Order: sequence, then C-alpha cells, then structure tokens
Amino acid sequence: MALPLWKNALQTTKKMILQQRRLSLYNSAHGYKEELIKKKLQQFAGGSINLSKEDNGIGILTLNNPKLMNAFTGTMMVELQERVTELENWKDGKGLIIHGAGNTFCSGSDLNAVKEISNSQDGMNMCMFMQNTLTRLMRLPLISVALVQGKAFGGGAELTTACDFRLMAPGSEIRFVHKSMGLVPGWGGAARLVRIVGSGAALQLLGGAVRVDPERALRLGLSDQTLPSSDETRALGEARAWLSQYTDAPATVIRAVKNVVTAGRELPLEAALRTEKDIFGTVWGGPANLQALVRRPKHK
Ligand SMILES: CC[C@H](C(=O)O)C(=O)SCCNC(=O)CCNC(=O)[C@H](O)C(C)(C)COP(=O)(O)OP(=O)(O)OC[C@H]1O[C@@H](n2cnc3c(N)ncnc32)[C@H](O)[C@@H]1OP(=O)(O)O
Repeated sequence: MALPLWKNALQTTKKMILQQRRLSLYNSAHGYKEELIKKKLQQFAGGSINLSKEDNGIGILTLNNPKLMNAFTGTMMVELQERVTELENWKDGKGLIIHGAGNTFCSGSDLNAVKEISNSQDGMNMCMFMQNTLTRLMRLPLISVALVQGKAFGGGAELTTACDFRLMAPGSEIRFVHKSMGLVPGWGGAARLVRIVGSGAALQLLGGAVRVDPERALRLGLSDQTLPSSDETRALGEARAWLSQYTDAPATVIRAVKNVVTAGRELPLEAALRTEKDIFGTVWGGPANLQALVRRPKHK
C-alpha cells in the first residue's frame, strides 16, 4: 500500500536536510583533516560536555570545567562535536538549553591549550573544527537557547551566537575579548554576530571588546530576555519555562518550524521557498495536523 503523501514527503525531505547538514563547512578540499585535528586537540585534556536528553524533547547541554570557568579544553571541543552528532540523531528533540557548570557560562578556549597551539595552521585547524561543529549546532532542528550566567568570554561569547536565543541572568556578561589578545573571533562568532546585531554594533563590540551586560544586550538584540534570578537552579528553571512557550507542540511540528526558518535564513529566496514547500509537505495531513482539524482549534 502506497505511503500517505506526507510520510513520503517526510522521508524525502529528511534525506535532503540530512545531506545538506552532513555537507560540512570544511572538508578535505579545504585542507581539513579532521582525524589529525582531533588527535591534536585530544592532547589537551580536562572537563567534559554533558548532555541530558529529556522525555519532553528538551536537551540540556552542560559545559563542565568549572575550575577553569568552563574554558574549552581540546577534549571538550571533541566532546562538543560528539554531543552535536547525538543531537542530530535525536528524532524526538525539539529544544536545547546550553549552560555552564558552577553558575558561569564559558571563558573561551583554555589558555593553557592556546599557548601550545600557537602556530597559524594549528590555530586555523582548531577554528575549522569549531566552525564545523557550531554551524551544525546552529542548524539543528531544535530551538536552542544559551543560558548566560556569569561570564561568556571569547569563544564562550562566540558559542552563544550559535544558539537561536540568548537569555541572561542578572550580573552576567558577554564579552568578545579577542581584540585584547591581538585576535579576532575564529569560531564563526563575528559572522554570526553581524547577523544578530548588525555590522555597526558588531564592530563596536569587537573593536571595543565591550563588556555587554544584560541591559545593553537587550538593547542590541543580542539577548532575548533578562531572567529574574541569578541563582543557578532557578535560572535554569526560568530558561525552561521561557523555551516551553516556543516548543509546546509535537516534535515533528517544532522541528519543521526550525527547519523552515533555517531555510529562510540561509538559502536564496527561491530555494528557501521550495524547501518550505517540501517541509510543509511533511506536516500537511500529518498526525498533528489531522488531530488539530478534529479539535477545530479556536485561536483567541
Ligand atoms: C577563538 C576563541 C579564542 C581563541 O581560542 O583564540 C578564545 O576564546 S581565547 C580565551 C579568551 N578568554 C579569556 O581571555 C578569558 C580569560 N579569563 C578571564 O578573563 C577571567 O578568568 C574571567 C573574567 C573569565 C573570570 O575571572 P574571575 O576572577 O572570576 O576568575 P579567575 O580569573 O580567577 O578564574 C578562575 C580560574 O579559572 C582559570 N581560567 C579562567 N579562564 C580561563 C581560560 N580561558 N583558560 C584557562 N584557565 C582559565 C583562571 O586561570 C583561574 O585558575 P587558577 O588556577 O585559579 O588561576
């Protein structure tokens, strides 16, 4: 018996999206040798990236290196890639909250490792590895939130820009400190920041290594809400509540919502329209749509 049209469309579209997602930003054509880079990064051990995938479709990803303000060691960079692959394969996932252990977000690369990866090629290899991972994170079919408590500095600030939204606890700070180190962002943070706040504000935040508090972040559109509590546990509960207003539907629908927005953001108009049509075909006549029609919802 032929599959219902929506199931057929779902299978076709899933294959297309997965193929697009698997086309990494960097590959061997760019001199990118992933296994060699991973081997180098794994020389710098410490900390972990923990992921909890909950039955309600919300994932909690924790940057766990509190002794070093959750600075990214080499092994944490490799683990982040592994967690993103897990999230790409989580078919029931619809939301993700990224936060740091010890009531602070992340202070960027582990400076102990940075001092060892000092030549240009090793630096660019680390950037290609992190850009591949953060681009895949950004394209996940889940609505993602960076819960910023304490400090999000350097690469930590860049990581927040790979999430769909940023929520900040009172007293927290996002700071692109790269200039002070004679650097520019390398994990894709500049390209994403320009798209979030505009080139003028991005130039000020990068050129001035500006301390961005919750109020300034809201004004710039860099943050979507300042949470009431700076307490670690309460802030996570507030972030869950905030995210729930955008994930309150079956995973198939929320994942389709994120995918049409990603298409609209990243594709030329006509390709975005065709992708939207294909994604529409995966939900039109699907279980959630049919149940809604039976209920005949009244949108007050
Ligand atoms: C593309 C990414 C980019 C790159 O790779 O080029 C980077 O991200 S480079 C790193 C950029 N980040 C920084 O420069 C931040 C450095 N850290 C700080 O400015 C402060 O630690 C701060 C403001 C985050 C917190 O200050 P606070 O006084 O509250 O704490 P401490 O400084 O005492 O830190 C506690 C403890 O953690 C160690 N620490 C903090 N950040 C790092 C880091 N990025 N790498 C390694 N270690 C870090 C700090 O040394 C202290 O350790 P201790 O043994 O107690 O001295």
